[in-house]
Amino acid sequence: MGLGGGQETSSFVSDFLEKCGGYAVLDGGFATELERHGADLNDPLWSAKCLISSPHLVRRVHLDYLDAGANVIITASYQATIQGFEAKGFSKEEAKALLRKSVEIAIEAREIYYDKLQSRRPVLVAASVGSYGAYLADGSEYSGNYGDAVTVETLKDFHRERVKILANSGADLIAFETTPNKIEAKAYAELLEEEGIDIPAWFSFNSKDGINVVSGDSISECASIADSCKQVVAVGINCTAPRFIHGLVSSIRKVTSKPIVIYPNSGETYDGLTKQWVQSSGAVDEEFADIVIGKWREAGASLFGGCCRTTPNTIRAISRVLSNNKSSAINEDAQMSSKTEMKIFL
Ligand code: MET
Ligand SMILES: [Zn+2]
Repeated sequence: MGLGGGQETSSFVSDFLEKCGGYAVLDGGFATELERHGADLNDPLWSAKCLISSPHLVRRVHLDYLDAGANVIITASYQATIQGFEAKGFSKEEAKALLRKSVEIAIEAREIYYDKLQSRRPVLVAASVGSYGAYLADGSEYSGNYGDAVTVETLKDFHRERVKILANSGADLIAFETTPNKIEAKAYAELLEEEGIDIPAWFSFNSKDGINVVSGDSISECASIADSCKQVVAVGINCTAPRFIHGLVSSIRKVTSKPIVIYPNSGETYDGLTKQWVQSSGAVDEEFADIVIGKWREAGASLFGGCCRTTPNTIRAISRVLSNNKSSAINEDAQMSSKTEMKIFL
């Protein structure tokens, strides 16, 4: 879809949200859902490994999220990098083709989904770009600590070619996800500007204290960088425990009027060293969708989904509660069935 036909970047998301009825539903955890389908992602490429070994599974997970009600599906390119594919022995051309393939599969899933339906619910394909730390696969995507040798220039050089390819792949927008620090946000903003990228983007950050992004940089400063970049159409938080979301949305709202995108993880913590998800101490089961419509919407968020360890059930519940809420008060049945389907740790 992109910005063809002279559409202004500034109205891209507001037009989309209007078509969706005011609020949009994103997909849920992608890589962790591939794992639930049996994929072994213990690999530096993580979910991008499936672009090589099992594209049918990538398509399956996209379709599952579309069936669950997603208005935005995010591609399997989170940890797909030219550098990462080259390290596996692929040529540069093959690496670029794999990046394009991540978008092609998502577009194909949307076509399959549309073919099944009478009406065409709005669905955008967001090309995922994970951080430099995600490529390093050493836990720094959750510490944001790249060391002094890594500068904005280093990060721009690292991301440049991938971003250019994804921008010309047919995707509707670029999702810069799990951004752990300020310098990477700055690198993305400069890159979009320098390269004249003409599809919109969202910047999404992760936090482990509800106050700052994971590096300790302030969420306000990070969100302000996103706010100043004209290609950025939404700002938000992903892969962060649900209990931190409300405060972060409030902080973001103070520095930008752009739409806010929220897709927390299940509330468990990822241990980068053991590569395991660990349940947080003192965690309680709660009902995710209630929180979405209650606190987060009031605080100003308008796009909602899930990140790691959330599933199509999470998205089905969010979708049901939001659509009930669009027309009338939340109906009790939806609340009850959401409760039984959700398992989120607060
Ligand atoms: C570590 S966050 C991962 C985000 C990515 N879109 C996924 O769900 O796999
Ligand atoms: Zn995640």
